[in-house]
Amino acid sequence: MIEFINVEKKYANGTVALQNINLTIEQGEFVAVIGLSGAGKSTLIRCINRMHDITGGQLNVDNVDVGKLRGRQIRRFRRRIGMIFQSFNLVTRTTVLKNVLVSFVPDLPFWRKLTGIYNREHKIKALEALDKVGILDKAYIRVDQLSGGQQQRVALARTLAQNPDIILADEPIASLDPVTAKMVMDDFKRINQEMNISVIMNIHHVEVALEYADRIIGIHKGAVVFDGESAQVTKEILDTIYGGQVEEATASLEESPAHV
Ligand SMILES: Nc1ncnc2c1ncn2[C@@H]1O[C@H](COP(=O)(O)OP(=O)(O)OP(=O)(O)O)[C@@H](O)[C@H]1O
Repeated sequence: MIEFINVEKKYANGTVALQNINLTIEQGEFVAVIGLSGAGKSTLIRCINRMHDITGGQLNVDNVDVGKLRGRQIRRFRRRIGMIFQSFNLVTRTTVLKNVLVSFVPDLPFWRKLTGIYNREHKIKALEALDKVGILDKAYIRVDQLSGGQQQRVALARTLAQNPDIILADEPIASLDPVTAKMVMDDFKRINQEMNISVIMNIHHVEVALEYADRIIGIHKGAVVFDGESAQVTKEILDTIYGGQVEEATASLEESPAHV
């Protein structure tokens, strides 16, 4: 369970990106965070795994005060939280399998870190993760030979291999064409439902958010202005979240250019 209690995030330059955030996200939820550019969506997601430190209030994950974690505790805590980015963050000049195996590096003894030698158990886990996202047959292909959608699936497999409780996804489909985006969203949904992994996703495509997420959190100028089931979201609610610029936000996936 993730709990935001009066959370505030003020950046060093004085920008208040989040204010008065109070949220509880139960294990296994699929949550989409929506709002205008600059609303605070990325900041909200990145506070959960301490990529950003909050400056007020408290953030708990499974009753642990995340702000109190130090050094090795943070690294151990982050092992339970997968992170998916718009830009995939893969090493493109090596194989798919090696990219997934990277997720085991923190578990390796020092000499194995240096030599990059993984044991059989790690390889089996990595191959299983690739199978879960339907790209087992690509295990020995170099990443730069894959499409964007396949690369995002490699990133998803790398995250799954670390056996997370939570996956944070920051604009995971922003660089993908509509058909590929749907396939990747199907992967997220399947992983969420079959493995009970919480998915918290920052997403620009409102229609996709409403179709896939069970719960929508709408952010406007750093504050939560809507929190409810996707089915409850009306045009008026979208107007509130997007400050009247809802047409721009709901422009169909087909029309929106893939910004790679
Ligand atoms: N490192 C930073 N230093 C200072 N201000 C920042 C920093 N990162 C973000 N901000 C500011 O905090 C606010 C929220 O930014 P954030 O990236 O969380 O918004 P967002 O809703 O994810 O936007 P987008 O959809 O464009 O990614 C914005 O005003 C942004 O300019």
